[in-house]
Amino acid sequence: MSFTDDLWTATAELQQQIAEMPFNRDLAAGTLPPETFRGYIIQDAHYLEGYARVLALAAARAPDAEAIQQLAQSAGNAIAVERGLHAHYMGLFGVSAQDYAATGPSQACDHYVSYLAGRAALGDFPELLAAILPCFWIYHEIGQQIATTAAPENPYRAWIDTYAGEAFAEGVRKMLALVNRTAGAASPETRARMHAAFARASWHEWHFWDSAHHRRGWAQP
Ligand SMILES: Cc1ncc(CN)c(N)n1
Repeated sequence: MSFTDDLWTATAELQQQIAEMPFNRDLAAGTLPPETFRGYIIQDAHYLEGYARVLALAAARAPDAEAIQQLAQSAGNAIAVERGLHAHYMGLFGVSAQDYAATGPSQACDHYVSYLAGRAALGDFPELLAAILPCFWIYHEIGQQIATTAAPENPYRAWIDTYAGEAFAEGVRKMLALVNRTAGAASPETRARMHAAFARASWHEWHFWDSAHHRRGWAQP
């Protein structure tokens, strides 16, 4: 069993809860209210900007040229590929550049990006890498699960196809290999911190979807 298999097994209950979330269930059925997806996509664009910055920080801290290249390319892809998807849906749902600029990151979005940036500043490279992984891996798993049931005319087909698709799968495979290589050279203490970071970031994935489903921004006094 690989280290990443261990990470998944250790968080299996949470991963199952994520798969069963109303947001993902309704997206799969094509019944997710457009207003909910609209809010989600705005938050996701904010999130990906932060995530790309964290990937760039991870590239700067990577121990060898291969890892630097992989993480720097992933930072570029997070902007190019996924923001292309956002532009598609923002056009479809009538989100102008002004609407986007006027809607700041939600509490959940800010919390997730701040957590990752905190690991980039205060954690070591293996811990940071484990915190980065759920963003890749969970989306691919969810995308694949939804792709098996979603109808071809599902309005969220472009989202489903992006995350279930081969290009995204290739990025996930590379990230899993890098995490396994890194964990293989790490002490038991470091591997334990990698487990904690993976579990925490997986919770943030759950929280992000939960917040989008309830259309939460920031709690107000
Ligand atoms: C919150 C979140 N997590 C993951 C992904 C997939 N990169 C995403 N677009 N947004």
